[in-house]
Amino acid sequence: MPHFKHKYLDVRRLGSELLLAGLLFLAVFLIASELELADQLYAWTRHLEAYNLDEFLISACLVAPFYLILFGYRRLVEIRALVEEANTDVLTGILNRRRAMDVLAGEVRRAHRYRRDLAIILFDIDHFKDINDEYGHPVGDKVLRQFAALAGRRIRNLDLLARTGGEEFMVIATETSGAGATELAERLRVAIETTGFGIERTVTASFGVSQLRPGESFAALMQRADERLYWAKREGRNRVAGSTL
Ligand SMILES: Nc1nc2c(ncn2[C@@H]2O[C@H](COP(=O)(O)OP(=O)(O)OP(=O)(O)O)[C@@H](O)[C@H]2O)c(=O)[nH]1
Repeated sequence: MPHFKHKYLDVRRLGSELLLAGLLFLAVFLIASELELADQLYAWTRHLEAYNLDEFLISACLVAPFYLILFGYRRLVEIRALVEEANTDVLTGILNRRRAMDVLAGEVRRAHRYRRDLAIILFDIDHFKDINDEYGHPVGDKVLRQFAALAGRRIRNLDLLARTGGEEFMVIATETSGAGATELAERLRVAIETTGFGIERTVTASFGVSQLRPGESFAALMQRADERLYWAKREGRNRVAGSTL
């Protein structure tokens, strides 16, 4: 049987839950039949008519399925909120590293399977420690939030932005070549350099870009972008180490 697994709906799991419910129902049904529970219940309730026991039982039977549906729906909403929370970076509201790695692993598989371009950009705010030291942590946090919002506005809808570390971010650029991602990185670099972040100093960032090679693993793709990012840092920061390097 094909195993259809949606983000929130696992069909195999649902099947096993239904099977369990069915078996439980069968067991209770057989016991109830054997003990003639309906007759016994009827005989018992005849003694208690003054207490509206029939109505009580009928109401309970009517309410139970609706309540179960409501209960299930509320759990589903809660689970969705928890999944969302587990995937989101609290400070900036963009995807966190955990989710970004999941998405990237999936995109790498897809790119290999359909022979599509895939590139990533790793970027890191320059001398961020100095910003924290000079203006304090709350201002540093504000810069990080503004930085994430700025980058988010500059990428395509289909690209994905994540915060992968303290002051390190990543763009997963699907259907994009290394040259295209290098151009995007350069545009981001200029946008950051020319944006005021509400502090005296100019905020800049360094970038490392890599394009997926045939048969390459997700880890190798990340490592190449990381090495290029550190090359950009070593060479003086506020620069892009493109994927042709
Ligand atoms: N305000 C704030 N600071 C953070 C957060 N996460 C990490 N940092 C700070 O980011 C700074 C990173 O410093 P470094 O790794 O030395 O890097 P850098 O100063 O940016 O220097 P280069 O990357 O080499 O240009 C540290 O001071 C961390 O405390 C955060 O969520 N909020």
